[in-house]
Amino acid sequence: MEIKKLRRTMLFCPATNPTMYIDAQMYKPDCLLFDLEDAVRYDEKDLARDLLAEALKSLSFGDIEVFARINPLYTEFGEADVRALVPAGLRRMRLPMCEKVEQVKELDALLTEVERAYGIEEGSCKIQCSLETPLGVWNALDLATASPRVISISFGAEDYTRLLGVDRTKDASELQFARQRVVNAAAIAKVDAIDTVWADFKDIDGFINEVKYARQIGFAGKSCIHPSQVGQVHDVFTPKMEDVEKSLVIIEAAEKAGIEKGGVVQVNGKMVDIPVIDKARRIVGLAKAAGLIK
Ligand SMILES: CC(C)(COP(=O)(O)OP(=O)(O)OC[C@H]1O[C@@H](n2cnc3c(N)ncnc32)[C@H](O)[C@@H]1OP(=O)(O)O)[C@@H](O)C(=O)NCCC(=O)NCCSC(=O)C[C@@](O)(CC(=O)O)C(=O)O
Ligand SMILES: [Mg+2]
Repeated sequence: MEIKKLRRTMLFCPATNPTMYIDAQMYKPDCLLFDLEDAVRYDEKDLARDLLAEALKSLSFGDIEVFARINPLYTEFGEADVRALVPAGLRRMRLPMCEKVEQVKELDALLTEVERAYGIEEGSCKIQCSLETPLGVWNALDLATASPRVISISFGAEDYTRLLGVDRTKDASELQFARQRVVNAAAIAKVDAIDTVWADFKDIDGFINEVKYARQIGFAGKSCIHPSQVGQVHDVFTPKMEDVEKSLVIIEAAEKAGIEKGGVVQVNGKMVDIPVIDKARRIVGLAKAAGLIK
């Protein structure tokens, strides 16, 4: 199975801080996520947008997939963000506080207009819906399938717990429903699900527990707020060599037995059938995308 793009890490960088976001490339996240929304003061929104537009025009980010978290279109800044950043080169945007299909369609239509005006390939600008309200989480599947531009959905626990009127706790039981709804919707829509940020970046054990849990239940990656989190997330989301080797053995055995389309064999005392073969292929695909094997 070919994994086209790893999104294990999305490192948030406030777009008002050029030094920080030039340096951010050194930490080699899979994705950089320049923030124009909550990390930017209200009176610096225009400045942040201008700085980011200049950076997009003048800097190269190599293999890193560049996203911007624009302001919602219902604010006075959202449309201006799109109109300035797409011509400057932005092709990926996170839409915060995303709750209704109409909001995705509104952004879709604006992107089409801007793409046409600037001769940019139609449909090349992609959307990540940020589900961080009870309604957004509830509508996860509708949002994930609202437009062919949607490539990913992300979960935002800080706003979600604020709106639920609860504390965000380390055992995270208050997030269980939302997380499972988000990963289930992403699996149906065949898009990536990205888990929420962990603000207490000095609590490494707590963070790693949460990252392991996110991977276990089906997230493809995690939003990060501090560079120290990038390597920690990559460690968890990159398959272990031992698992890659086991997967290669399974694939080889399946090919030898001719059971890729049905049938069953045993490998090292365990049953191997189509779901097991598919899972093995996914692990090998992830290992290849991460450069672990050729
Ligand atoms: C927390 C802090 C101020 C700490 O900085 P400090 O500088 O005090 O930390 P230090 O440890 O001293 O940094 C050591 C060195 O790393 C550099 N450095 C630090 N962070 C870096 C970085 N991110 N990128 C590149 N470089 C970085 C720094 O410049 C220094 O470089 P140098 O001086 O050269 O040594 C900083 O990290 C930061 O601003 N983070 C991003 C915050 C942000 O974007 N929040 C919004 C997104 S969440 C949200 O909105 C909730 C959500 O919406 C989420 C959702 O929906 O998903 C929801 O509802 O849940
Ligand atoms: Mg938020």
